[in-house]
Amino acid sequence: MRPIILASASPRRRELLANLGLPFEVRVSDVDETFDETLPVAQQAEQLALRKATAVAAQCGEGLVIGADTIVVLDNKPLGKPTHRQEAVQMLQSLQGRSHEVYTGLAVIDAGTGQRVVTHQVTTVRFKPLTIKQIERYVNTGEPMDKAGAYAVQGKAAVFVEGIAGCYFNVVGLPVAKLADSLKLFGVEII
Ligand SMILES: Cc1cn([C@H]2C[C@H](O)[C@@H](COP(=O)(O)OP(=O)(O)OP(=O)(O)O)O2)c(=O)[nH]c1=O
Repeated sequence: MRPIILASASPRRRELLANLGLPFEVRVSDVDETFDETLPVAQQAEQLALRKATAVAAQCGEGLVIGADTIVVLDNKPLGKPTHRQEAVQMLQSLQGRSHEVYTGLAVIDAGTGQRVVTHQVTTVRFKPLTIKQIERYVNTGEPMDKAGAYAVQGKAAVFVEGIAGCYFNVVGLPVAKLADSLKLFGVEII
């Protein structure tokens, strides 16, 4: 069987993939994460996922390489990872009391043949109204800083979530059911 390689530094993605019980290794490459903002967000997420998977596949002789990229979108505008505390506060202020979308692009490449599958998934997340005090206390936990949209649904921000439409795991960073469908196209069955 071809080795499975996760092209991601994200501990969340590693944990979600490990839950599936398949053996895999992690390889990270330093790709440029800037994207063409004129493209629809779904395409931006797919392109970045593909860039991450392609960079790692280029270093491997064989194996199925998985890349992913998560973008939080409010009013059609992408919110990246906050670069400082105040930006995290602003992002959470803009997200509270309403719904936003989380896009995760997913790419699987067979490093041996170059065959690839690129797709994405969208989940809608609705936040409760939050006070500035709650937002500041949350930002003080440090949790928002390496997360798209300045929150972690799998962490303390779980208490902000009024509802979710779509795949929860997609919000955390890996659309697991979609990944299983993609791996199946390469002959890998999880269940
Ligand atoms: C919205 C949201 C994002 N995130 C995380 C998932 C991703 O790790 C991160 C989005 O950044 P990404 O650029 O998608 O991923 P990454 O830089 O962490 O890892 P890599 O590029 O090496 O694969 O935000 C959560 O953990 N929980 C959430 O609820």
